[in-house]
Amino acid sequence: MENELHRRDHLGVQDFVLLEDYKSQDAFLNNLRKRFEGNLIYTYIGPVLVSVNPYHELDIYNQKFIETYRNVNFYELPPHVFAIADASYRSMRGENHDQCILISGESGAGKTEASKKILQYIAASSTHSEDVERVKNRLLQSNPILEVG
Ligand SMILES: Nc1ncnc2c1ncn2[C@@H]1O[C@H](COP(=O)(O)OP(=O)(O)OP(=O)(O)O)[C@@H](O)[C@H]1O
Repeated sequence: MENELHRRDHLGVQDFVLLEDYKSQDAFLNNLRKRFEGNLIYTYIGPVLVSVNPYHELDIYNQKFIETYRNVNFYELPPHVFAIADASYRSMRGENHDQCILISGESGAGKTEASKKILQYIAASSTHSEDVERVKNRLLQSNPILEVG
């Protein structure tokens, strides 16, 4: 799966900091467009994830993807919202400290969907004690509230 992902993610650069002309807005937009046209909606700027709303379903949020991104270092796989969720989840467990993922963008950009993917990832990755199940169900049930937010 890892190799398949790397093969699939071959358009432009996966991290804007790798752009030769990294100060140019045109170069930034060209990279974003090139990747988007190949259904590669995610690109990093260092530890920040840039996401473009595809406005159609992509088969990149299934169980296989969740397992591939689990416990893998941020930069070892192509950019994905699961990588952000995983890094945050591991920091929370490792440091025993609350974590925050800031999602920003204009209306319709895909913020709610992104937060749902993060909840989906965390729910699938957490262990199965009674307490965890209870919190997990609460988190998943918060989706309708996010929708009206
Ligand atoms: N990753 C994605 N894959 C497929 N479709 C998406 C994705 N992200 C967003 N969309 C589509 O775009 C629509 C709008 O996205 P979303 O509701 O997440 O935007 P938003 O940024 O939360 O908007 P608002 O600020 O107005 O609440 C979704 O209903 C969905 O159809």
